Amino acid sequence: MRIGHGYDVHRLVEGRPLIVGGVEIPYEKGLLGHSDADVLLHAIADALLGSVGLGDIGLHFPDTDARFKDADSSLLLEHVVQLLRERKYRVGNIDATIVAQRPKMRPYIQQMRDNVAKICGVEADQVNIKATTEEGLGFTGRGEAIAAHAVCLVEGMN
Ligand SMILES: Nc1ccn([C@@H]2O[C@H](COP(=O)(O)O)[C@@H](O)[C@H]2O)c(=O)n1
Ligand SMILES: C[C@@]1(CO)OP(=O)(O)OP(=O)(O)OC[C@H]1O
Repeated sequence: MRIGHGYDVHRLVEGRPLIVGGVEIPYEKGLLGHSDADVLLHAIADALLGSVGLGDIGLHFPDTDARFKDADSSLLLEHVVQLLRERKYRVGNIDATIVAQRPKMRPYIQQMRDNVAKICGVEADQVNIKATTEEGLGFTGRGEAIAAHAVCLVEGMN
């Protein structure tokens, strides 16, 4: 069994869709990035890569590579899960926190869990997703960005 940790931040800007955990959330701003900037899936991908000592998503999907321009982060996470499988590891559980002053994530959390579970090939109860504000403090509190933290356990398949 191994443990991994991931953290990501993307800036909120006008004129971009807001996609978090594979769910498009109606909001006046969206996350800026080379890909679809799905901050939650990026943090989860980094946690999984970290758990097996495979670096981070920037290493596997460089933001200088046109193939990843506006990429669907679900596909990036799918690729990461495949890398784990090739090394004979499967996801045990994932716990993640979205840090956002606004919008309210709660209505979309179950859909995010279902999406992540499906991509990782596990049950929804192996994926927990939470949201918190930072009480108006800092860059998330000012609504300038959304951050996400994730931890995971992966299990060896013998
Ligand atoms: N963007 C967010 C932030 C929070 N929530 C939910 O509200 C609860 C209270 O948040 P606090 O930051 O005041 O602790 C939190 O536990 C979440 O359930 C949310 O849905 N979306
Ligand atoms: C996913 C990638 C690749 O499109 O781009 P971004 O969407 O900018 O995301 P980030 O979390 O900054 O780092 C990984 C990148 O290489």
